[in-house]
Amino acid sequence: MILEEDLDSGSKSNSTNSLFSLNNRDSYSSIVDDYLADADEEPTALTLNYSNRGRRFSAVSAAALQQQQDLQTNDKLVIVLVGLPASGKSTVSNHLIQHLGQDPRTAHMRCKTFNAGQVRRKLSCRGRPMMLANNSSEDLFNPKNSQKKEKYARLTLEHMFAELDQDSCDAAIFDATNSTEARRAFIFHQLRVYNADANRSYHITPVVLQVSCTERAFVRYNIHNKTFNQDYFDKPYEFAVRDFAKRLAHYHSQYIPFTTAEFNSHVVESKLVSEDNGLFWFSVINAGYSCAPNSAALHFPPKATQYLSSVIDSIQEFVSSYSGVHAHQYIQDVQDFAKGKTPSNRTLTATTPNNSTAVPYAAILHGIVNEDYFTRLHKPSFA
Ligand SMILES: Nc1ncnc2c1ncn2[C@@H]1O[C@H](COP(=O)(O)OP(=O)(O)O)[C@@H](O)[C@H]1O
Ligand SMILES: O=P(O)(O)OC[C@H]1O[C@@](CO)(OP(=O)(O)O)[C@@H](O)[C@@H]1O
Repeated sequence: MILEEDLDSGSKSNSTNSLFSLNNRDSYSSIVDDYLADADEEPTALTLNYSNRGRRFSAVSAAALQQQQDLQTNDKLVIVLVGLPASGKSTVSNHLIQHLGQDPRTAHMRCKTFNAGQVRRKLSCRGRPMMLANNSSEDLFNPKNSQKKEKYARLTLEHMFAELDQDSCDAAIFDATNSTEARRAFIFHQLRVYNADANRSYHITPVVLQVSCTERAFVRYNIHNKTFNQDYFDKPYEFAVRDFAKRLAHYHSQYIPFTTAEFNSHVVESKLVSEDNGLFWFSVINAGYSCAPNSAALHFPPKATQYLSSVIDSIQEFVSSYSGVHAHQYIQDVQDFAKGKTPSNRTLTATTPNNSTAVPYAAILHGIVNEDYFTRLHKPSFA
């Protein structure tokens, strides 16, 4: 069993050195094995249809055969999610995995999600209730206490690189907010270090998938659903909403969205310090309902394979068809929720801490995540 303190010795690094002890897997494995040991209620690495997705060599079509041959190249992908909590990152990336699984060009890919929140829950809560923040040093989400949160993210990243290096997956999704430029610089640096290492068997191409949600009805609905995750299993609904709203405000105060300027600077840096790794960027805004100029960019590496081009094409199709495929049901759910309907496995109401009378969820939520909350969210001092 490892203790939280063990993490302190496990991730001494900054954006200029190499974080990952891939050459020293023993120390890494003990930590990861420990948190994977009791992962049943909330898997730390999500694999959809994994058992059906090994590299199948019974080709059913010329396209599939071509893909299998191309797989003999050493391409792997890391999809770096970027976005505020409750913007829909996990949901959209699960949809992406489904899409890749259904596209004949990419159906053979083994995709895995590496979620920093799940690692945090395993290591910091260890089955105990999460401490509510209340400005204490326990508040991981207050930027002044961000060190611990960074360690969970780095540990998750380390796990992800090890799994890629061991050929356990072809595309890894790094599911964290990755909401600061410093964090993203760190991830891209680690990718360059990996790719530049002659002992590595694979070449990893980075893809940024930025997911944002500005529509207030969507944000409220998403926050409502977040209050049913493991962080709040023992908390009254109102407490959970207040805590999550505070978390979101902390993130807002430091969030720097990914932009064309940042994209270009990583491309330039990659060319300067190592072989050009390529870089791709896609965005899903308000479940695909909104578009923004300069919210995507493609930079193919000079030696891009047909396989890489097919995967990028498939992701591009996924993003452009997102609202058509997924948004209808989502909007329906948001509207039902606003009218007081919730899925049948949940009650319509919550009991507030100071009052045993049942109150509709939407009423509690609207009382906290109100118009004033949204207005203050955009003021840096609010948290
Ligand atoms: N595109 C979407 N389609 C359907 N539901 C969504 C979508 N985006 C968000 N949600 C809802 O909001 C909740 C929070 O989204 P989630 O994907 O966990 O956000 P994040 O990973 O950014 O924290 C989900 O559980 C889901 O109920
Ligand atoms: O380290 P960053 O990039 O903030 O991302 C990880 C954090 O994102 C969150 C945001 O709420 O993920 P999750 O929604 O999966 O629970 C936190 O739980 C988690 O600790």
